[in-house]
Amino acid sequence: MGEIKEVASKNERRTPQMTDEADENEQRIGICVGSERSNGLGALKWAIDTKFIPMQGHVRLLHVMRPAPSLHIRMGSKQSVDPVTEEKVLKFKEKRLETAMKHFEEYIELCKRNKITYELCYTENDSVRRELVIQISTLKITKLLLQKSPKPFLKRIVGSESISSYMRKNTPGFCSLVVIQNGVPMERIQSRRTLSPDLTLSRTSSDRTNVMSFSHELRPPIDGGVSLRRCFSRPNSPKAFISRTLSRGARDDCTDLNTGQVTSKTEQTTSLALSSPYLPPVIGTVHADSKLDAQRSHRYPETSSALQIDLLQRNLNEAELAQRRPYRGNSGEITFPKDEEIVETATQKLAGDQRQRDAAECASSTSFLSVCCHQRELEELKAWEKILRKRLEEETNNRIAANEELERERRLRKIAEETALEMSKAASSGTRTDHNSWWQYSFEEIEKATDNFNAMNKLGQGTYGKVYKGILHHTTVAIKLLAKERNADLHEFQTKLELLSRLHHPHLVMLLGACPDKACLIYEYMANGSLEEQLYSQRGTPPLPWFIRFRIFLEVARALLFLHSCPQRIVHGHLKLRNVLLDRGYVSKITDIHVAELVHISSISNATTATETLFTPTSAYMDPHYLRTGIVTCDTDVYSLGILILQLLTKRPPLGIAFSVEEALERGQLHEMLDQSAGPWPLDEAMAVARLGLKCMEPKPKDRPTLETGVFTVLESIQKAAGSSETTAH
Ligand SMILES: Nc1ncnc2c1ncn2[C@@H]1O[C@H](COP(=O)(O)OP(=O)(O)OP(=O)(O)O)[C@@H](O)[C@H]1O
Repeated sequence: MGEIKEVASKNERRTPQMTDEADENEQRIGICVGSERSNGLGALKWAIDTKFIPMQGHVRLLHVMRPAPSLHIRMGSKQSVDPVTEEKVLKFKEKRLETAMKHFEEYIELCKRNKITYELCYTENDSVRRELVIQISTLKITKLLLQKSPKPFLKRIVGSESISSYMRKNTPGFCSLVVIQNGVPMERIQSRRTLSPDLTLSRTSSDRTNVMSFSHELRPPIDGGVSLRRCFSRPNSPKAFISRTLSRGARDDCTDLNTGQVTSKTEQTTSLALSSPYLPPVIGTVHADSKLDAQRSHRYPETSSALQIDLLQRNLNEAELAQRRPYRGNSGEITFPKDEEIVETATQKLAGDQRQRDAAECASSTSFLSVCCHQRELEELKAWEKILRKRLEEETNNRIAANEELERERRLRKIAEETALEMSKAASSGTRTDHNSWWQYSFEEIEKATDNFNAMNKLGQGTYGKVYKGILHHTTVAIKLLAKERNADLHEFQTKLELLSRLHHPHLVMLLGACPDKACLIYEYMANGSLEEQLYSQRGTPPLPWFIRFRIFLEVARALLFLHSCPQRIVHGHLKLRNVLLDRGYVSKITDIHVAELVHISSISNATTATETLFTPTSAYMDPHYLRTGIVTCDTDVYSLGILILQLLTKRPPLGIAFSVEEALERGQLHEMLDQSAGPWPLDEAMAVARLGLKCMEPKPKDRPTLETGVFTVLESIQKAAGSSETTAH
């Protein structure tokens, strides 16, 4: 330890501060300590062996490490993120120091053995070679020993410049460079010119450097007694940096971390830069005792992209090299750049760098803005996505609803098709006869149509059978089920059906079809029943007005005319109030022609004879001529029409009606006999009709008016007159 103390006593006089005040002629030897332990040890051994370093001499061991990798913020600017505590920073620093110290261990041992004092200079810089040049200037090294190591394979392939060749070119003129290879000096480059060490090469803003200077001590560093000085310099602006480096140099940026004391006389700005590829940079100003620097020392924007920083650094290297190159003046002589020129060039260059940095920051800001824009776009996209999802949902619901509707329609269509098929089957089951005039139905179909002859569907009962309401082919029909005894001769029945089915007239109830086997006749349905029901209000309907009755006179006469005009000269023979039916619009139609059609027209005397078995006239309506002769003629229908007319006028039974009306007319008291429920009759027309009716009822057919000219024409004229009366009445 005594030896150490002795060394220390000498070394105490050789603190870095003291070196500045030392004699300029003093030789200051520096040895480059490479990243490999042995890389530089050979140079130290050679220097000791050859007394290049004199006994009890002093040597500066220079070791440059690359700084910890940093993360460059690629978006946003001037972001302050500080998740790393100071404690972590200190730990990190200690670890790095430990690593650095290990490099020096063998060198220290060697120095100690040979009683050589030493000074450990540990710095960090991305560019080792550049930092070496800076250190030469800073520490005013006059002799630098550099051990040339075999070039790594990759570097040989790539052909990159070695540190030794770089140092050959860039070592300041006041420093002699000794390159040691294989334990012997390969070459020795003498100092070429003298430059102010402060101005040879200065640390620039682009240098990401950490400088730690260890002065040699009495105690070895492993004892923890090393006075550690470290500086992390961050210039605030190019100009500020230049002025600082020019006036004070890097030595001003030192502080004693062991004691926390600032060893610099003037200012100390210590920044720790700890960064990792996965962490944002942490830049914390530890100490600043100068007001000026306190103002200057703000967070240094580390916002440039890595690429831009690299570019800056390369450009700056070139600029700095250019500063130190001699140039040829106008007169042709070679001159070295003056300090002012160098400063000016550096200032300009750094100003340019600042512009580039600003541009980089701007780009970063743009990136930040771009990120903001992207965020906005993202939000908009999310909003759109929300809207689109909602629309999609709505459309899906609509589609589901549409599908359900479609399915419902499909079901309905299927039902309709099935119904249509059934109808078609039903229609095809009713077959037309050879003459294609009427539809023949099975009894099952008739049963089904009438709900098995349900009493609810019964419309009435006549002389020859019951009438039911039924539905065939979706059409309401009236089905007359004849009495069986009347159905003896089927063939004759069918023949007559054929005849009836061909009778089509607006005032004849249409025969639609039949079931001959069961003697069923199918007629069109007459909604308002018979005239008798209407006249006596048997259905609860209001009484028929007089003008409808006038119309019915004409309609019935017209239907009789049609029948009488047929080639077969059909006589109804059974005309009465119950055989005249009214449809929904109170249009009258004659029915029950089956009796009449059974009457064959005699070709001999234009007379109609009735078969007794089939023709059973109602006595009250019966033509006296028929009763007397048994011969049915068209006059028989005229007689019946006469009774029907008088009945509709007076609402009286047929028996004795002719006498009553005749008497009333003679007394001029017809109005007393008229049905008052029919409204205010046009008396003249009513009397004319009454007279016509009486004429139709003449006992002798020859006294009766002809249907066409004597009845129909008169009725027509009366109808017209009554029409005007009807208008007046309403
Ligand atoms: N096509 C039809 N539409 C509506 N109802 C009818 C139809 N045919 C007959 N009817 C009703 O059935 C009843 C009986 O009629 P049907 O023809 O069998 O006997 P009628 O004519 O009244 O008496 P008769 O058989 O003695 O002439 C009628 O009074 C009428 O109310």
